[in-house]
Amino acid sequence: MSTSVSDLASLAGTDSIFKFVGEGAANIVFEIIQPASSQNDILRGKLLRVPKARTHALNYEELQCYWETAIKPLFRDGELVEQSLVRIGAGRHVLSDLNSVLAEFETTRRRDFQGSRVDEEAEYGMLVDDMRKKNPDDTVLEFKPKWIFQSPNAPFNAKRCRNCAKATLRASDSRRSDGVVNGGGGTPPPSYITDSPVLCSIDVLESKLNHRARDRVLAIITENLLQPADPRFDRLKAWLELNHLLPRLCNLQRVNDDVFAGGCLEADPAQQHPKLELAMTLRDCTCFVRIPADPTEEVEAKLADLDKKNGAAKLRTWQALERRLVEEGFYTAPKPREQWTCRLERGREDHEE
Ligand SMILES: O=P(O)(O)O[C@@H]1[C@@H](OP(=O)(O)O)[C@H](OP(=O)(O)O)[C@H](O)[C@H](OP(=O)(O)O)[C@H]1OP(=O)(O)O
Ligand SMILES: Nc1ncnc2c1ncn2[C@@H]1O[C@H](COP(=O)(O)OP(=O)(O)OP(=O)(O)O)[C@@H](O)[C@H]1O
Repeated sequence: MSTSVSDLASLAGTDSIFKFVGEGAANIVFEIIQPASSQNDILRGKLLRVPKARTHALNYEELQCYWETAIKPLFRDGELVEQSLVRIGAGRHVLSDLNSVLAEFETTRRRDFQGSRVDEEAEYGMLVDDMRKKNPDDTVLEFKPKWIFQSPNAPFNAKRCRNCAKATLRASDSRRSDGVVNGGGGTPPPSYITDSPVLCSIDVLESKLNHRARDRVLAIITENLLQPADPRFDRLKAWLELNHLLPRLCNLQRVNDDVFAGGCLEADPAQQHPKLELAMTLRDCTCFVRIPADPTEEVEAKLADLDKKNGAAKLRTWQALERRLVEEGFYTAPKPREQWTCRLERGREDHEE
């Protein structure tokens, strides 16, 4: 692990302000806005990422060590959002300030994240490259290139990739709980996700060569916000066609699972499974794509959130989910009310290119 660790204790007594940027299940990201009079260079172009309290995630020292030794060597320079540890615990004032910021806009947070707080016992945070817009006219996209390579546990006659199968399962569960709450009738709640388009792995995999697959990926990652007439649309299209990052990630997701041992379903919970942990880490990252407003500047794409998975704590959950996908037929059986069909189910109809 890198030896010199910076310290946010220097922010004490300055008029620095923390601004909420985003959150996931295990981490929260803030911008530190420093007064012009006391700018700290280590924070330039960086955001502060901190752990949430009471998650099953590993501590930041372990995450950073893993990222440096197991993840970084798998990628080329510039393909990852850089991250470094920063000491944050001293005096605890930073952490309690962050929690005050969260408390201020509790109701606007994602419903299942409300009430979660920054871990006030944390000793370290991370400084990560700020992947937001550099200029107001830049466009930044964020998506999770999950399971680009099919699950090794999917049956040979699967009609859905892991992403489409999982989305179908979620929709089915949501419908079932809607049935319990509303007696099966009424307007679906806003969280009801049936029929929402899914980033289908097969489309991602084929978006380099196949224009229809590419168009579907574009529609999803831009959330239909970029129109084909927009010059940024073409630049993104060219990136999808030419990038090496997603194919590299796909290959890493493929080669790092215990494929020959039968994926997570065959893993013994009494043993350690470093390869499976690596594969699951690579399957749950975020891709940021920044399209600069200036057409002479290149599209920049980087992967973030490559945190080591806690296999010991999560293996049974992974297995339970995979078992449901297989045994309840989410990979294989068409569900009548789903509008969204996986590329596997539709077949390779658009292989004409
Ligand atoms: O199980 P999945 O495929 O739903 O992935 C989980 C993610 O759900 P998603 O489908 O991306 O919305 C989930 O994302 P959200 O919190 O739902 O945004 C987490 O990334 C979770 O990882 P961890 O528990 O924080 O280590 C992810 O769990 P892992 O399976 O990667 O451990
Ligand atoms: N480097 C970055 N630049 C800009 N925004 C970021 C950056 N890192 C994270 N974010 C924002 O913060 C959100 C949460 O961050 P992060 O992915 O680290 O949380 P997480 O708990 O690891 O998520 P997950 O539940 O998906 O594992 C992201 O979805 C994104 O909107």
